[in-house]
Amino acid sequence: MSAQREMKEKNPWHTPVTIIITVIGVIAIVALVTVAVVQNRPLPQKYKYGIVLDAGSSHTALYIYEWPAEKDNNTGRVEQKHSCKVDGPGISSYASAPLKAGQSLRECMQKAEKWVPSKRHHETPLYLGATAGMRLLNMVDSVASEDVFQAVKEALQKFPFSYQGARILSGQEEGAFGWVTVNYLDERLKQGLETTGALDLGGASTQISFVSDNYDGSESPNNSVNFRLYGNDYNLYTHSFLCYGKDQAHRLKLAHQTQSGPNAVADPCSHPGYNATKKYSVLYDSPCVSDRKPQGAPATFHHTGTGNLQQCQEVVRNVFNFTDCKYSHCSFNGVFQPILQGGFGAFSAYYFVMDFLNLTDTTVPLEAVKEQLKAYCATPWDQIVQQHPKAKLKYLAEYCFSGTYILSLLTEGYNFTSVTYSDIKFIEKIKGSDAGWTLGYMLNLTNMIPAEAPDFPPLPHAGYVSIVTIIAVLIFILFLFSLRPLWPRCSKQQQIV
Ligand SMILES: Nc1ccn([C@@H]2O[C@H](COP(=O)(O)OP(=O)(O)OP(=O)(O)O)[C@@H](O)[C@H]2O)c(=O)n1
Repeated sequence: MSAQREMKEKNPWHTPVTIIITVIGVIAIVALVTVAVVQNRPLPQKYKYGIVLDAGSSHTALYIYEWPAEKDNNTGRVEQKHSCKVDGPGISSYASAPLKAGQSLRECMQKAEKWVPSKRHHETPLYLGATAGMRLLNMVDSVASEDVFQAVKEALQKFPFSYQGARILSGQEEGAFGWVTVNYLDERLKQGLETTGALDLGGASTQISFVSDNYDGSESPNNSVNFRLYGNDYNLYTHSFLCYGKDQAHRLKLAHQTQSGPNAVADPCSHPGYNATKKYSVLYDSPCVSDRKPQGAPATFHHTGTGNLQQCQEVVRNVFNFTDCKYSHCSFNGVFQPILQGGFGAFSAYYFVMDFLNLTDTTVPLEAVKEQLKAYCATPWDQIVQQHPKAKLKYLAEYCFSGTYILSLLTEGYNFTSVTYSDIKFIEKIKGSDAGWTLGYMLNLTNMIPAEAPDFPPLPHAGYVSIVTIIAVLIFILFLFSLRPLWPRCSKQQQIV
C-alpha cells in the first residue's frame, strides 16, 4: 500500500508543468476544431445581377442574369434568372412615334424592379442592345433611329438600375457574342474544349460563327474575331447577313415573285387555300427590297397558296446569289466562309420554326425531313388553322416558307450536307439560359470572362482547414511523445520495489 502511495506521489504526469501543457494542448485542439467548423458552416449565398434588353427587329426581350457575389475572381457561373417578352413590335417599328418605343419597355422593367432585390438595384448594370431592325432603320433614317434611342434612354433611366447605354450591335458583335454565350453555358471555354459553332436566325439578319482549323483570319479578315478567354486563344469566323433574317428573307422572296408587278401571286410556299390581299407599299417598305419595287405596280396584290415544297425550294433559292466568289470558299452573295467544322447550335427562329414543325431531331435523315415538310406545306390552310388554334396567324402563314428557307440556308447557303446536317442541334436554352447574344454581351462588358485562367488556391477552403487541424493534432501527439522521459515508469519498476 505504502509503495503504491509512493508511486502516485512520484508520478511525473502529475507535475504542474505537464498538467498545464496538457490543458493548453486540449484547448488548442478544441479552438482549432471550432475554427474549422465555424469557417465551414454554410453562409447565406449573396448574388449580383445584370439586365440586358435585346431590342430585335420583331420584338424586344429583357433578360436578368444572376451570379454569386463573392466569386470576384470571375469563377462564378452566370445564369439567366428571368426573362420578359415586351408586348408589341421591335423598337425600330416606332420610328414615327419614338416615345412609344420607350413606353413599350415599361412593363418588363417594372417586373425587373421586383425580381432584382432592391438593395442590389443601384449596382445592377442595365444594357440595351439593338440588332438588325435598328441597323436597317439607321440606314434609311438615322435621325429617326436617334430619336428612338433617345426615347428608350429616357425611359430606362427612370428605373433605379445602373444604366450603361443603348446602342446598335454590329452584325459581327451579334454573331460573336452568340458564340460566346453558347460556349460559356456549355462550359467549353473554361475547360478549353473544342468549341461549338453558333447559328442565329433573327427576323432581319442571320449569323454564322465558328472556329475552323482552316481559318486564321488572313483570308477575308473582316470575318475574323479574336478572343483570349481563360488562357486560350480563339480565332473565330463570323458573318452576319443583313436582310437574311426570316422576315426580311420572306420579303426578298415575295419581291422576287412580284417583280413584274402582277396583281396575283400563286405562292408554292403558302398552303393551298391560303388567300390574302397585300399592299405593295408595305411589302417594299424595307431597304432590303425597296430598290426592287416594280414600276407602275398596282396598290395591292392577291397572295394565294399552292403548297408545293419543290417549287417553294426553287423560289427560295432565288434569294441567294451563288455565282460570284472571289475567295477559296464562299457561302452565298460572294461572302467568304471556311470549311464547316465541329458541332453547331442553331437558335432563335431556327428553333421556333423547327420546333413548331417537329423537325428538331437532326438524327432524322435530311431526305425524311424534307418529306415531312413537303406533307406539311401541302396541307390545306383551313386544316392548318384548325390544328393550331392558339398559334399566331402571321407565324402560321409562314412556317412552310420558314422551314424551306431554313433548310435552304443551311444546305445550299452554308453548305451543310446530308451527313453534316446531324452536326446541328436546334436549341432554345442551355442549362436554363436562352441561347442568344445577350449573355455573351454582358459577360464581355462586365469583364466576367478573364483572358487568363483564374488562379485557384491549391486547396479548397474546407480542405485547407481540415489539413491544418489534422497537422495540429499530429504535432500535439508528437509533443506528448517528446515528453516521454516524464512518463510514469512502467510496472517492471513496481515489481522490483
Ligand atoms: N413562335 C415563334 C416566335 C418567333 N418566330 C419568328 O422568329 C423570328 C424572331 O426571332 P428573334 O431571334 O427574336 O429575332 P429578332 O431579334 O426580332 O430579329 P433580329 O435579331 O434580326 O433583329 C421572327 O421572324 C418571328 O416571326 C416564329 O416564327 N415563331
